[in-house]
Amino acid sequence: MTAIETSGLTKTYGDLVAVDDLNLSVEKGEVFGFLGPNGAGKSTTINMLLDLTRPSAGSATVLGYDAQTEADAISPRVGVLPEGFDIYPRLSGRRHVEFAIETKDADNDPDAIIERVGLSADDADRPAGDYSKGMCQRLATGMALVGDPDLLIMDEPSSGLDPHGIREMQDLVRAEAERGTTVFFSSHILQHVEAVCDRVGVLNDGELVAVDTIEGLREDIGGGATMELTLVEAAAGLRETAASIAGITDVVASDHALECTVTDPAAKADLVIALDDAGATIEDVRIDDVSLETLFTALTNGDESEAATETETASATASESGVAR
Ligand SMILES: Nc1ncnc2c1ncn2[C@@H]1O[C@H](COP(=O)(O)OP(=O)(O)OP(=O)(O)O)[C@@H](O)[C@H]1O
Repeated sequence: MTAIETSGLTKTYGDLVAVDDLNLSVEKGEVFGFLGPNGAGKSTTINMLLDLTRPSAGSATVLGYDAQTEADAISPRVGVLPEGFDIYPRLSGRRHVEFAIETKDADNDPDAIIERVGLSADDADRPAGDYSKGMCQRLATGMALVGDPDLLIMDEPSSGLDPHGIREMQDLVRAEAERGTTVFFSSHILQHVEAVCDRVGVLNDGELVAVDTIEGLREDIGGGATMELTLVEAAAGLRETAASIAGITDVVASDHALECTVTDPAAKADLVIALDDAGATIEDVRIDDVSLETLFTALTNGDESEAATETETASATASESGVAR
């Protein structure tokens, strides 16, 4: 069963097409990254899945239910980490979690949830109005986990988190996926998505421009990787050996270094084996994949320098459709 399925899902605001004919399929148990630059239409899509915004055209199912006509059947089974979570400043963190438990008629232990999202028992007793941004994000994550949802929808989950918090968030997403939860994870930060997602969909100007694994996207944009090998021997004598391997292109030999462009990931091991068979002694190997900034830029026609100035970066994955050109 698919956890999320959209068919021609479209949202317009006047002349602006925020989401344009979106056909997306997310499998049950998958961690799916939904990527795109600011204004791409990610939140609008999520809002339509949650029936917070009505589509202008098309339809969506969530956990097998129609997102608009059967929203009541969906909400108890979905945990949502919204973008810009509003707290009740005077209520403690624990009370927020208790409130979520009561609302969902769930039987979770609030303290276990609080511990799971990395808030201390003391913090849980403080008014949430005194929380830092990252603490608010942890609290919101805890509230999303209430009821052990089948689908976790997270809009920019790393927002406000420090590097330690980001790692904890990634561990939590993986643990949820192992439990069988489908995670739909929106972000414009490629690195975070790459760390946890099975596949990614990339949205640009409301259109889905790619669905694949990040590795698949790298291959599709033809970027390949660069592999640099340092040899004991002079590299020139081994250039032909390297160039003869399928999936290796553009071999440059200088002194004791061979620099090769790798278009097929399997060629990396083939290259090492072939050089070894040819009697070469490899001292060091360095592999540079296509940077995530380059990937994101290629997919969204963005400005690479702009992408690189993001504190972190974005990424994308997905299935059979690959990169749409
Ligand atoms: N209520 C609204 N009225 C008019 N335009 C809207 C409304 N909501 C969203 N939009 C527009 O729809 C487009 C998509 O916005 P959306 O918030 O979905 O993008 P996003 O990908 O989530 O961006 P971000 O990464 O910045 O959160 C934007 O151009 C936005 O200005």
